[in-house]
Amino acid sequence: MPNTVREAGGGRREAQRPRIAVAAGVLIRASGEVLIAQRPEGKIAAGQWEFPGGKIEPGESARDALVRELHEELGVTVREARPLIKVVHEYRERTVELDCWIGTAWDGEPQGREQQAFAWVTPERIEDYPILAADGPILTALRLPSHYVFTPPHADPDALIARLPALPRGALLRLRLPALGDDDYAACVRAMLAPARGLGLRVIVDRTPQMAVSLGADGWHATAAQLHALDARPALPWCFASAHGAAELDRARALGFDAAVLGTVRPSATHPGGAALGFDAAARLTQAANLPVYWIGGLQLDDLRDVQTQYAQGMAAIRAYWPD
Ligand SMILES: Nc1nc2c([nH]c(=O)n2[C@@H]2O[C@H](COP(=O)(O)OP(=O)(O)OP(=O)(O)O)[C@@H](O)[C@H]2O)c(=O)[nH]1
Ligand SMILES: [Mg+2]
Repeated sequence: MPNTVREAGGGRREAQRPRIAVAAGVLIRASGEVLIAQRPEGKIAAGQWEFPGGKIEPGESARDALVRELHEELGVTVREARPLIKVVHEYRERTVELDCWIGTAWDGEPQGREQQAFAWVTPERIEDYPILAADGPILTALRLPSHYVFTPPHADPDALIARLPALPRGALLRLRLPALGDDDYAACVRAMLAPARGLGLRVIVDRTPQMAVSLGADGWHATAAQLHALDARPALPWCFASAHGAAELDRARALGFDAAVLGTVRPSATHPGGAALGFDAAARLTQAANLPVYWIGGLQLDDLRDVQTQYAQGMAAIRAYWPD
């Protein structure tokens, strides 16, 4: 069915746009390449690239729609999949709600059953293909790891360097170290960059974006207060922000931050007895955020699977990554 609406007087009110619920699947190979497909002639946005999938039928779950669509479009049967991210995007003619999953195991070799072209590409190279405008947060999610490691507040920098090999490969590493003066903090960042990068870790700096830029860090982490005070996203490869609720998640997205860290999900040793969001509220906020969201607060490594089932990007923590 064509997704067009009749328009009165040139403007298109949001209420007039049809909302389309879509399940999209990112099949990922062990090598890290993902499958993208070109939309065939005759469909809306023909010629553009996308993750295979299609409209969720009334009464159908997103996962069932995903399995059905990938079978119809590619001839594969998805066996293992987990939620990745939900994205709402307003095109001129329609509002699309993408329920995006990542598929890690499937039966059959993908074939273009609708005569569509497809390609296996690394997430870093997807922009070589004109991909649908709604998919930006999906690409960010695919380029980010599941683990965001925060340093303990009073850690000794040399001791931290010695323990880097025990961290999950590819993790983000936020250097907090609030007890250090700026010069000592900068020295610690400089000492950390090469060993961390050698292990595939990305070094994320606190304090100011200027400091992160001048130290050549991989990114900057904003506190919620800094987030409110900013008027533009700093020019760094990665920008993250702490968020406690919907207003801060909205702000992070509006500024073009890559991801937010939402908490406190459970009471933790850092915030004992503090008001915790709980999993249900954290899940609601995450699924409406339109950007990748890490959860923080009282989480252990074996919570990761449950956290990701709620569409979180992954977890952030101190103690879970630096056991005594
Ligand atoms: N599958 C898929 N759809 C996407 C992505 N991003 C995005 O904006 N969309 C939009 O979501 C909608 C998906 O609808 P579709 O045309 O694929 O639906 P379908 O497979 O059921 O097709 P049909 O209704 O022609 O049989 C389109 O409006 C498309 O532009 C994406 O990455 N994958
Ligand atoms: Mg489709």
